[in-house]
Amino acid sequence: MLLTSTWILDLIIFFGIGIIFMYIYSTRKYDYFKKRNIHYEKPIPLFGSIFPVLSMKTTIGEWLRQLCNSTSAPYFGIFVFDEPYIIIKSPEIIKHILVKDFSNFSDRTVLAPKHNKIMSNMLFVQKNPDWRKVRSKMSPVFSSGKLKGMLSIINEVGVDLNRYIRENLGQLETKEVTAKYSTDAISKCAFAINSHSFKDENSDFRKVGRAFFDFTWRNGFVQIAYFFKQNWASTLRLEFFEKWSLAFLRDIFWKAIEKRQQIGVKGNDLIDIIVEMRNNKDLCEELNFDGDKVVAQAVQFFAAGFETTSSTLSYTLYELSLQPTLQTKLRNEIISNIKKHDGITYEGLKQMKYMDMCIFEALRKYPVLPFLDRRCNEDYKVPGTDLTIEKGMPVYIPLMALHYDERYFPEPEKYDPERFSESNKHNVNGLYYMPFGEGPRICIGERFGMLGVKVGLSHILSEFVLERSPETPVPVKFEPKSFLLQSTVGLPLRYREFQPTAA
Ligand code: HEM
Repeated sequence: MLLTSTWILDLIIFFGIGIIFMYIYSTRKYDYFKKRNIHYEKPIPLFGSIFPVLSMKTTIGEWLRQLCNSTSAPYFGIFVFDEPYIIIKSPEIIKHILVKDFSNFSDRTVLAPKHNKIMSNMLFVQKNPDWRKVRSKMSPVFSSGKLKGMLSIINEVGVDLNRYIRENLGQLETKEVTAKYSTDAISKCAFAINSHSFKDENSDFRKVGRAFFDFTWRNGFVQIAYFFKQNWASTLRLEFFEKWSLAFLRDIFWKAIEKRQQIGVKGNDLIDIIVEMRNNKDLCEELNFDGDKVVAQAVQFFAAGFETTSSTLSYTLYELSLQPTLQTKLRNEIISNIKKHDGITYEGLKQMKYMDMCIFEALRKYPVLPFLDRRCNEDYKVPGTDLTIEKGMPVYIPLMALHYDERYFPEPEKYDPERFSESNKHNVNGLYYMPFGEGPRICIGERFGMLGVKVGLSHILSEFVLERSPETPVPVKFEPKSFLLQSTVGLPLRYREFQPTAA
C-alpha cells in the first residue's frame, strides 16, 4: 500500500498513470503532418494509422492501395506506431527517390540485426557503405555467362518437375509444386546440393523454405518488428529466420565449399563464384569477406530467390489456367521455340516475347514485394514541390497500389498480357511499374529470377494443360499474416497431359 489504503486501488492508479504516460508518449508526433499541411491517415494512440495491418485484418499492399485510392495527393503521411512515414504516389517523385537522387535514399528501413552476422550481411538489409562494396562484387554472379551456366542445372530440375506432375496428374497445389521446383533449382545453384523436394515432401531444404516464408504468427510478428519497429527487434534480439534454419544452411554451405576445393571440378554455380572470391586475397581483405559474411551471400540467394520465383511462376500459371486462350497462345510459342532451338536454350528463352508479357502481367497483379522502402539520409527538398523529406524519415513506394492504378492500367483486376506488348510503353515520364524495384538497389537477381520462371513455364506448359477446378480461388484472397502476396488457400489447379493435335 503506497498511495491509498488498499493495494487494489494503488494498482489501479499506477495502471491509469501508465496508460496516460503511454498515450502521451505514443501520440507526441501525431501533429507532424498537420503542421506541415500534408494529407495523412488519422492515427489511433499506440498503433498509429497502421492498425488494420497490425491486427492482420488486411495485407499491407491492399491497405496502401485503399489509402492511395482515397486521395489525389501525390504523397501523404501515415503513422506506424508513433513514427511518421511518407508514402509517395507520384511517378515523377518516385523516380527522383529511387534513381536520380538515390544518394539521399540509399538504405532500406528494414533492420540489419547486429546480433546475427549472417542476416546483417545480406545485401537486402545491408546499409552503406558496406552495401555498395558487396553489391559491386556480387553483381558478376548474375552475368549472362554465369546464367547460361546455371541454365543446364535449372533445366535438370525442370525435368524432375514434369516427372512429378505426370506421376500426380489431377488436382495439384500449384504454389507447392512451384515451391518444390524453386527450392531444388536454388539449392543446386547456390549450394550444389540436390534437395530432392519432389521425392521427399519434408526434405530439409523444403523445411527451411517453409520456416522462412510460411504465414505463421511468429513470422508475422517478426516481420512487423523488422520492418516497423527495428529497436524492438534489436533489443529483443529477434531472429528473422529461425536459428536452426540458418545453422542448417551454414553447415551445408561449408561442406559444399570444402568438397569443391578438394575435387577442384567446376559446377557453374554460386559455389564456384564464392571459391573464386575466397581465393582472391585482395578482395577478401577489402570486404573483410570470410566466415558468416560468405555464408550470408548463399543464404541471401536462397531467401531472396526461392519464394520470389515460385510466387511469380505460380501466379502466371494460375492466371493462364483461368484464360485457356492465352494459355494456348503461350504454349504454341513455347513448343515452336523448343523445336527451333532443339530444347530449352538461353537464346530461345530470350526470344519468347509473349512469355515475357505473361510474366510481366502476373508481376503487375502479384508484385512479390507489395511496397518498396527507403530511408532518407539527409534532409531532401523534393524538386517542384513544397515537400521536404527529413533525415531519418522512412519513405514507402506503394508498388501494389501503383500496379492497380486505373490511370496506368485500366481495368486493373483483369489479367491482360497485351498491356506489355511492344507498342505499350510504360514508365516514360516517371515510375509506376517496378516489380523488381528500380535504381541502384534494383533486384540483383532479376535475370536469374526471370530465368527460373521461364524455364518452369516452358517445361510445364509444353507438356501439360492447366485448368481451373472447383477449389481454385477466384479471385485470390491474400493472407494478411504475410508481407508477401500469398493466397490464403494456395493455388489448387487441375493438370492434365497436353495432347498435340496432328498437324
Ligand atoms: C521473379 C523473381 C523476383 C522478384 C519479383 C524480385 C523482386 C525484388 C524487389 C522488388 C526487390 C527490391 C528492389 C528495390 O528496393 O528497389 C528485390 C531486391 C533484391 N532481390 Fe529480388 N526478386 C526476384 C528474384 C530474386 C532472385 C532469384 C534473387 C537472388 C538469387 C534476388 C535477390 C535480391 C536481392 C539480393 C535484393 C536486394 C538488392 C539490393 O539491395 O542491392 N531476387 N527483389
